[in-house]
Order: sequence, then structure tokens, then C-alpha cells
Amino acid sequence: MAAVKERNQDVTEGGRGEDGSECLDGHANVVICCNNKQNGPECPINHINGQAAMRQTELAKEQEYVTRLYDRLDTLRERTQRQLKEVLATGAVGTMQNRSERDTFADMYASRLARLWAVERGLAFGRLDHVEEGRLYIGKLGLTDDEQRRLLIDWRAPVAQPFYRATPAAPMGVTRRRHLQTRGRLVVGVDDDLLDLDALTDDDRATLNGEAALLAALDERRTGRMRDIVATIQAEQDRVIRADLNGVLVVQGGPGTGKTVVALHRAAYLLYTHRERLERRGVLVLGPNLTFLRYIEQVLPSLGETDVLLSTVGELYPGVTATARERPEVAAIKGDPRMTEVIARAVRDRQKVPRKPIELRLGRVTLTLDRSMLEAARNKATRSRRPHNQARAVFVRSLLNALARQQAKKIGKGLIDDDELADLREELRTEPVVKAALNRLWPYLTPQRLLLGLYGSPERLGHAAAALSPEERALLRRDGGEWTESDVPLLDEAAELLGDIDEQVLRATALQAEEELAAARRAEEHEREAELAYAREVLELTGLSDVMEAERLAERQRGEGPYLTTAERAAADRTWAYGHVIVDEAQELSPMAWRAVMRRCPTRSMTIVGDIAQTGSTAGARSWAEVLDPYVAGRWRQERLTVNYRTPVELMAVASRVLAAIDPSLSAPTSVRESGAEPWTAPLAALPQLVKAEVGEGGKVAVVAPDALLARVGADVAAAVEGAAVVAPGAGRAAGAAALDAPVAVMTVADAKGLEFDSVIVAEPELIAAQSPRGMSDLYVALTRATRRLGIVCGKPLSGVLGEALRDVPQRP
Ligand SMILES: Nc1ncnc2c1ncn2[C@@H]1O[C@H](COP(=O)(O)OP(=O)(O)OP(=O)(O)O)[C@@H](O)[C@H]1O
Repeated sequence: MAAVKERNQDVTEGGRGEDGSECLDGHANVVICCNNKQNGPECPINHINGQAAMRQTELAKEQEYVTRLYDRLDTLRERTQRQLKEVLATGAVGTMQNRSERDTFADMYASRLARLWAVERGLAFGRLDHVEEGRLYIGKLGLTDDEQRRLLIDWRAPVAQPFYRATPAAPMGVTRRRHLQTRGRLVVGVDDDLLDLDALTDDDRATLNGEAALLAALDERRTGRMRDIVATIQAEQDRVIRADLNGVLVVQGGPGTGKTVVALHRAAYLLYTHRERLERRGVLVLGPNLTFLRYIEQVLPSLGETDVLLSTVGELYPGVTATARERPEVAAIKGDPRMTEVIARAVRDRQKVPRKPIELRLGRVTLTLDRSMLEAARNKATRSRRPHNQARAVFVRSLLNALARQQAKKIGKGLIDDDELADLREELRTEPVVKAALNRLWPYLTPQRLLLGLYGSPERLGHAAAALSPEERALLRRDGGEWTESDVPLLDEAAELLGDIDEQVLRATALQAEEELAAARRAEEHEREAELAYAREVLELTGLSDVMEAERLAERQRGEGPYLTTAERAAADRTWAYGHVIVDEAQELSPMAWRAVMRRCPTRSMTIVGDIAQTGSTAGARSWAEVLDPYVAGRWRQERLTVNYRTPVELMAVASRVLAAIDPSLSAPTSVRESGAEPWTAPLAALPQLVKAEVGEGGKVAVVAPDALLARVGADVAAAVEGAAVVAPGAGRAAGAAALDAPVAVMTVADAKGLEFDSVIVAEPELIAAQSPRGMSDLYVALTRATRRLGIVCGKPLSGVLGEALRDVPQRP
């Protein structure tokens, strides 16, 4: 059976039918337009006028309801704001318990208020006419009136599910599904699916068209920030969003199939459905880079969810923000599972017993640490099965006992009791020569110190990394320098084996160099300023600036106050176990990164989204089984997304040929729309003029360049277009945001991952394809970033596989 589409739109919007439009949720549409022969040859003008009047009446009715919803929202905001003010006005007085209760209430009201503010745009977007439930309005959150009558249903509630899933074949009790189009608080159009054809009246047969709401959403200009899609989620996406919380779900899909946006909606859905469990343990969303995190950061708050931690793998280790990237060959080794044993050996090497005895001069007495004493102490410590820094206590105690007995003998005391032994041990513990020897034999180690010590010493590398080839070891060599994304999983691995370190002991043993402390202080200061700016923004948005100072809010966010959100506590704790973890662009993670991620999710409740064909990292995945079988063999499930909502047909035709060159068995997703703009090629020298022209067309423009040409291309574009931004590899969040807001951004493929722009120009595709073993996949990613227009510029004509794949792309006139 077929669904019937009906559209009532404000005259200013001009609602004309689009014949033959493809149905996206798996069922065919019947398209009936009053100017279409399907509606009969005669179509009297007065009938059209009558329909127009009806449409206006429909719009007016919907407007009345939507206004009522916004009135209710305003009332709730005022009420919550008042409650918050009252709680805060009580001040920091009373017992500890009173203060903590007050803070808990204050935070509850503040987050409720933030939620109420977040849903302003698109509060209500749908209506279901249901045989049993009656008329239900669907929106971003649930609203009831003071008598608890439901006014608006949260899109995640079970009763809202037919909005996304009902088809004429399985109408789920729905006779009509209505999409409401709003601009601000105004209803500007409605778009109906009539699912029960028998219920159609003549008046229902007004101007009808296909997936108007979806196509309108897809056609919108890009803003540099991802938007929510609650109003237009498609059936295959809805299945992913509402899939069971438990277990590992892989979402495999080609470019533009909505993997990211679906994963974010899934986070919102899971939080709604399993609020208690997930609020306690938190949800972590991992993305490929900081620019990407800026790109997606508004989606969850716009769905009313503000307490999800967005992070990159480079930020997973608290206290380190690694954005620098390694050369592909170095990243490949650092991500290799053999590094597990390298790190383990590096730790064991720091527990080594020297061949020769060590003499300790204590005044007139000389004590000797011989090999058997040292081996006995080391064996005791390793048998304790504690991590290195905790096992140190066992080692130290055992040696001090042995030294104390030796000392007793030397000073003429044969047998000593436990108390005397303890006294001698304490005296020895504070002796500088003893302290120095113990620190050498079993040093307190931070992961940073262990790794730098390893990279910095060919000798240590030779020993710990004996399983690697000399060339591979040479690639690991480095003296100091910045932490990179590939170092973070290794720091995490080391932290696991080293265990916690007591900061006081660390300071006392002077392991932290002065410059490390100074750098930490500078970073803290910087963080404090950023938090203050953020707090000001929040207070302005919630209208609370008069009752709560930004400094105080920032303090609470920093954790200096009594209350931290789950996401904040989780971010600061390396050993935090999340309730659910979502990994985006998951194909890029190395085996070492997966180890770090899996540690954070012992329950293995995960959503893993990605596309094996887009793997660009040399350490990335070749198949999902290869990634997951070591952790959940045979216990993970896969869903596929098959429709490309981003890249138009014309652009995808070019990208598919590159995909076929990577692997002929791979197939690209089906594009849902045409842009009418054919891709083009042009000489590299024309780039500045071409970028200017593209910017003139409006919307967001990106130039994707090979790593080696980024600076040059960036300079050319910046000279041609005012406000152009160049995303330096490893850019922080702020630089990423600036690039997303700029009219044109120049970046490498690694930074373009997951993003989209109205128009994209790919510079020197041959160099992109040649820059790493997975370069063709990088090129495929670059070619699929545009929603409208695609250009390719190169210094010389393309040859080989690429020349073949792109041979039909016409020269720009
Ligand atoms: N149901 C939908 N309604 C409206 N827009 C949608 C829908 N599904 C996807 N989109 C839009 O399509 C675009 C691509 O989505 P998204 O970035 O999530 O795809 P992806 O599969 O992660 O892509 P890639 O792997 O190429 O990064 C986004 O602009 C998204 O908002």
C-alpha cells in the first residue's frame, strides 16, 4: 500500500508538489497534486481557492496549539528560574549537609532551566493522529499542563515511535503523520503523510508531495554547525537510535548516511530511556578531532542533553590534550598491538636488579645491597601483583627490613624485636643515600616519565622494544617534544601498569621538574579563563547573571565547589567506567586506542559508528571483526545505513569511481537528491579566483589540501578571501570553531573528517592519494564533504588510476 503525502504551507512558502519523489523510509509515495493529472483533468479554480483557505485554517489551528506550547514553556522557565533564585538566595549557611542539599537543588534547577532553554528552536515538530491515543504532538521534550494532561510528547517516548516508523503497510495505529515547519515560534507549513488511505476525504487530497520536510532540511545552507534531525529521522535511522542499550552495536554506513547525527540522537534517546543508570555513569562520545567536536557540540544540548562528555582519543588521558599528529609510519607503530608488550617491558626494565652490589655509606657504617637481597625484594613486589607504583611499597619495605637487620648486626645487635626493627627501618628510610638508591632501583614513575624515558634512550628502546625491527625502533626515538594523539593510548597503557602515584610523594621525591610545574600552572590559568568566559555565556543565556556570579559558576564547574556533573567527574578520572560509549569515525582508531577505549567501558555497552572504506589512518581498521573480536567475539551486532543525505548524485558519481579504485567490491550509498551542479576541474593556479567565486555563491566553503601543501594553499586562499581560516593540523577547539565560522576554511583531510560544507574544492588529489598507504580513502573522504558543489584543482593533468577515475569530470569554463 502507498502513503499519501500532503503539504499545507503558508502562501509565502509556496507549497508546490514534487512529483515522483522517492520515499525514504522504505515505502513508495502516491503523489497527488491539484495541477497534476492524477487528480483528474478538471481542476476548477474555486476548488483551489477553497483548498488554500483550508490550508490557512489548518495553519491557524496549528499555530494556536504551538503558541499554547510555547506559553507553557515560558511558564515553566519562569517557575524554574524563581525556584533557582530562591535556593541560591539562602546563601552558603547552615550545616555541611544543608549546604550540600542546597547545591544539589541549585544544580537540579539550573540543569532543568538549561534544558528548557535548549528546546526553544523547533519545540514541536510533529503530530500523530492515532486511532487509540488520539491526537499527539511530538516535540523535543515532554510537556504537561498543571492538571498533568499531556500537551507535548518527547520524541524519545515509546508512544512517539510511530512518528518515525509507521508506514502504510504497518501504520501502527496512525492515520496521519504531520510534520510542522516552524520559523521561530511561527508555524509556516505543515506536511502530511496519510497512512490510512480509506480515511482520505476529498479535502485530504490537496497539494501533495514527497518527503518535503526531509528534502527541505537537506537543502538548507550549512551553518558550520551540525543540527538535530528530530523532525525528519528516517526509519532505518530510527532503528539504530532506539536499539537496545546493551552490547556493542556497530553502525556501518558510507559518507553522509547520518552516522554521526544518528549516534548523537541515540545518545539522547538512551539518556531519556535509561536516565538513572546513564546519568550516574555518564555517556562518552569520542570524535576524530577537536574541530569535529566543535561541529557537533550543539546537537545534544539542542535536544536538552547537556551532560554528555565529548572527547577525542587525544584528550582521553586526564591532564594531557594531545592534538599533534604523527607521520603515518610512526602512528602505525605506536598503534600496533605489539606496543602492549613494549610498554610492559619498559615498566619491568625499571625494576631491574643490578649485577653488582650497591654500597651505602651511612656515617661509619657501610651497608651492602647485594643481588640476592634485591632479587628477593623484587620478587616479593612483583608477586604482590600490584601496579608498579603500589608494588614499590612492598619492594621498599622488604629492602629496608633487610638493611635494618644488616645494620643491627653491624652495630653488634644480634636479634632485634619488631619494634626495634621498625625504628631502624624508619631511620634508614629518611637517609638521603638510602632514598637515592631506592629511587634508582624502583623509581616512582608517571606514564609521561616512563614514555619519555623510553623514547629518549636507544638503549632502553633496544631492550623494551626488542620485538620491533631496528627501523621501527628508530621511528619511536624522540627527545622530549609535544604529546601526540598516538601517544595517548600508550600513556594510558602505562598508567594501567604503573598505577596511581601519590602527588605528595611525587613532590617529595622531586620527580616533577620545575618547568613541568610551571607549564602546569600556565595551563591551569588558561583553563580558568576559558571556564570563566563559558560561565558568563551560560549565565547570560539563562538570565541568571544577577543571581549567580560567573566566578562562582566557573568554580563549580572546575570542581572546586561541592558539586561536579557526571561528565566533569568522568573527564578528570582516568579509570572512570562509562555507562555507554559512542565512538565516531571509529575506523580510524588503532588497536592501542581501542584498548584505552574498552577500559572505559567494562560493560561493553557501546555504539561504534564508522565506514571501513573511509579509513585513512595507517593504524586504523580493515574490518569490524578485526577490531571487535578480541573484546566481544561473536557478541556484537551490526546495522547498515544505506542512504546518503549529504552528497548529491552528481558528486557521488565521481566519488564512487574513486571508491571502486580502492576496492571494486565496495558500493557507495545511494544519494537522496540532486544538486543540479556538476563537479568540475581547473588548474591549481586558478584556485584563489575559484574560491572567491564559490564564497560569492554563499554558504560554507572548504578547500581540502594535501598535508604538504596546506601552508601554501592556505596562504593563497587567505590572500584572496577576507576572513579565510587555515586549520593547522592539531588545532585546538577554539581554532576549530573559528574555521567553522569562517566563510572559507582550508584544511587537511584528517581535519575534514566528519565535517560538511556547501562547497568543497579538493586541491591536488594525486598528492592526497599518495601521502599515505590509505591515501585513496582520504581522497574519497575529501570528495564526499560537499552538500552542493565540488571542484578539483591540480597543477598537472591527472594520470594513472586517478586520471581514469576522474576523466569525465569537465574543465570549469
Ligand atoms: N534524517 C535526516 N534528516 C535530515 N538531515 C539528515 C538526516 N540524516 C542525515 N542528515 C544530514 O545528513 C548529513 C550527513 O550526516 P552525518 O554527518 O551524520 O553523516 P555521516 O554518515 O556521519 O557522514 P561521514 O561518514 O561522511 O562523516 C548531515 O547534515 C545530517 O544532518
